[in-house]
Order: sequence, then C-alpha cells, then structure tokens
Amino acid sequence: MEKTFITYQEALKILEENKTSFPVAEVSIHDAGGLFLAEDLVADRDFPPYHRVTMDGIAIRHRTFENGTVSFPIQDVAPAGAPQKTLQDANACIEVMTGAILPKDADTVIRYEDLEISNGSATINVDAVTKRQNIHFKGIDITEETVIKNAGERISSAEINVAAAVGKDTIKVRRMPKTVIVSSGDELVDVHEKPLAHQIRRSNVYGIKNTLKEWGIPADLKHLPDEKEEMEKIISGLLEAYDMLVITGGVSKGKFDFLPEVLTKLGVEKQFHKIQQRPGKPFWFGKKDESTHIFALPGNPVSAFVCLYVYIRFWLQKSLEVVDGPVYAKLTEDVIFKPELIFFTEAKISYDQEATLWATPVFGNGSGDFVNLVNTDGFLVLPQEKNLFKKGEVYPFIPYRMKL
Ligand SMILES: Nc1nc2c(c(=O)[nH]1)N[C@H]1C(S)=C(S)[C@@H](COP(=O)(O)OP(=O)(O)OC[C@H]3O[C@@H](n4cnc5c(N)ncnc54)[C@H](O)[C@@H]3O)O[C@H]1N2
Ligand code: MOO
Repeated sequence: MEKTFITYQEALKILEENKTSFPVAEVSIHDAGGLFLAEDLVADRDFPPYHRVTMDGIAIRHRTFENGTVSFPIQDVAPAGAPQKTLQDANACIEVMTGAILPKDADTVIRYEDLEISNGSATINVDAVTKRQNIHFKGIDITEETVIKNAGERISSAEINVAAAVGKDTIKVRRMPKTVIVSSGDELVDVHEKPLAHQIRRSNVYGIKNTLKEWGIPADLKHLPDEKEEMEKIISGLLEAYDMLVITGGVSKGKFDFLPEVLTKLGVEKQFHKIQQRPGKPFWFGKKDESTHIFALPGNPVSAFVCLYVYIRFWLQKSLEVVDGPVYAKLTEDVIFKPELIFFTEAKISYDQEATLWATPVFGNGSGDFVNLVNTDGFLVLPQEKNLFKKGEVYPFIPYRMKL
C-alpha cells in the first residue's frame, strides 16, 4: 500500500523542479547576517592597504644591522593612524606601533622585548634579526578588485567583517520568502493559555519559527480551527499575503483533516502528498500561481521537524543555489527497521579521537514524542532498501542542533 506514495528521492526531485528564485533586496550591514549574498564582495583596496607593522618596537634598515650596528638613535615615533614617516638616516630607527605604516626606507621591525632603550637610543639585544620581520606586507592577503566572497554564499560574521572593511554599509542579499507558520487543530491552545484536560499547547510552530529564524526567515504565526469554511477563509487571506505557508497538522486521514481539500479548492496545485518514509509520511507540498509555496507538515511534532529539516531546507537550498554536501555519521549500534520506508532516525552524535562522527539512535515513543528531540542532535537517514543497519556503517546525517 505504501507504494502508492512517492519515495524520498522522488519528493526531492519534485521539490527541485519547483524551486524558485528569491528577489534581490538591499539591507543594512546590521541585518545581513545569516542571509545570502546577491552580489560579490570585492576588495576596494589592497589587504592590508599598506605595509602594516605587526609588533610594537622599532623600524630599522636591516643592512645597517647586518653591517654590525646594534644601537640606533631614535629619530621619531610612528603611531597607528599617522601618515607614513621616512627613516631619514640609515643608522637611526623610528619607534613604530602595531598597526602603523612601516616608515619609508625601513624594512625590518624589532619588538620592544628584544631592545634596551636608554638616552634616546634603542639597542638590539638579540642575535637573530630576520630581514622584513614583523611586517604584514601591502596586498599580501588579497589585492584590490579581487572577489573576496562570491554572490550566493551565506553571510556569516566573517563576511560581515569583510563587508565592513570594504565600506559596504548596505549589502545586496536574496530576500527570503515572506512566511507564515500555521497550526491547525481544535485541541491546540496558545503557549500562554492553560490547557484543559482534552487540550495541549501548540508547541510545534514555535520550534519551526525558531528554525526558520536560524535560516534567516522571520515568520508570523496563525492558527486554524478544524472547521472547513473558517479554514478556507483564513487560508485564502494567507495565500494572498505570503510567499511561503508552512502548515502543521490536518493532512492525514482524520475526519477533521480538511487541509488538502481546502488547499485544492483555493487553487493550490498539489505537487505531492505522502512519502514512503517514517516519520512524516503525510507531508503535502503544493504551490499557487508559481509564487506561493505551501508546505503542509504532519501535525506530529517529530514528523513536522523531520519534514522541515529534510524537505523545506532542501527546497530553500535549491532556491538559493546553495551547494551543501551531506554530513555522514557511523552507527554506534545495529538498527533493525522492517517497514519498507526510508527511516529518519533520531540520533545523538559524538566524535571520537580519530575525528569520526558517530551517531547513536535514541528511540523515543514515536513521532508524537517531541521531548525526545531534546536528547538528540539530528536525523540519520537510513535507506528504504535495507532492514538491517549495522554498527559501523556510514549514513547521511541531518543535524538540527548547532554546536558551539
Ligand atoms: N488512519 C490514519 N491515521 C493516521 C495516519 C494514517 O495514515 N492513517 N497517519 C498518521 C501519521 S503518520 C501522522 S504523522 C499523523 C499526522 O496527522 P495530521 O497531519 O493530520 O496531524 P493532526 O492529526 O492534526 O495531529 C497529529 C498529532 O500532532 C499534534 N499536533 C498537531 N499540531 C501540533 C502543534 N502545533 N503542536 C503540538 N502538537 C501538535 C496533534 O495534537 C496530534 O496529536 O496522523 C496519523 N494518523
Ligand atoms: O509517520 Mo507520522 O509522520 O507519525 O508519525
């Protein structure tokens, strides 16, 4: 019976065929972290832009030292932030500070720790002084007009540093989809409410919202009742207002699982419904007018989590043209899984001293047991074609936890 559902690979193929491209927006450097570059970051000058002194001390001409001079009268002081000085006399020195421009006609810097300073002279008290030491030479890191980071890459703090250094107070980025996360089900009350005996809090959407935030996508939250007309009215408005709808619950076979029917009625074209997998089988994906993408995740929190990290992440990566190879981990123990489904196993990871990543399955009580997610780090992808997965075998691993 499962065969009427599509496979994991087929689902990925359909998602890729339905990738979109996000428009370009210009944002302040303060808000660009985590977003994707829509322009190259280019060096506006050499890095470093001048011969930069890297130690506090004196600058000399090395030839003079080579010829036997160890005491140098101090001609001047060059602080960081002052225009370049010139070493007027080859037998003299200039005191230089870290970050200063190397004085003209000097070629070597000796740090204060290797000097004796008295009566306006610096005496070198070490034998070894290498020509050009303690200087970060102009353009050695990168030269003017070189692309430092290509468009398409994600902006981390390292790219923010570079953007600031090249004078970009605004950065062109991909504008992420305007997103709403929608819960459904009359058993759900909001986080600040006290649930009655037959109710639970709608926890799911808060976790999904946080994940999307980590991916650079702020999202609004909405709730749908299990009532067809009301559901239709609300979703119709959301389809107008948002680029991406992430809905949880109401996609299975229950008497109140109206969602697929309502979406179809509102002109959303179904691309697939149900995948040969556990958990997350009832996952539904569709789009409206090429512009609005709708991901209806199963209500069970672990299933929703799996579909978010496996499929929504994949669709976003394809839409942003992110190239991201899989992470692999080794099983610490045998796993037997009989159903002919791909199995996304909750697992905890650890590294051993050979730098091998190990994954230990931590089985909770099914896809409703979201407390178990607190004890794990991601999902091990155990393929459909096998039933026995042996200790030491390597499988793709999809992490959901960032480790510092
Ligand atoms: N006869 C069948 N029943 C079910 C099937 C099936 O194939 N045939 N599939 C099962 C599977 S697998 C899943 S997964 C669930 C998915 O059902 P729905 O997507 O319709 O989700 P709901 O029924 O609305 O909710 C399931 C479960 O999750 C809780 N939930 C829902 N939303 C939230 C939320 N925002 N925060 C926390 N918890 C939430 C809800 O209370 C239910 O307990 O269907 C199986 N049934
Ligand atoms: O496969 Mo459904 O996704 O529980 O548990």
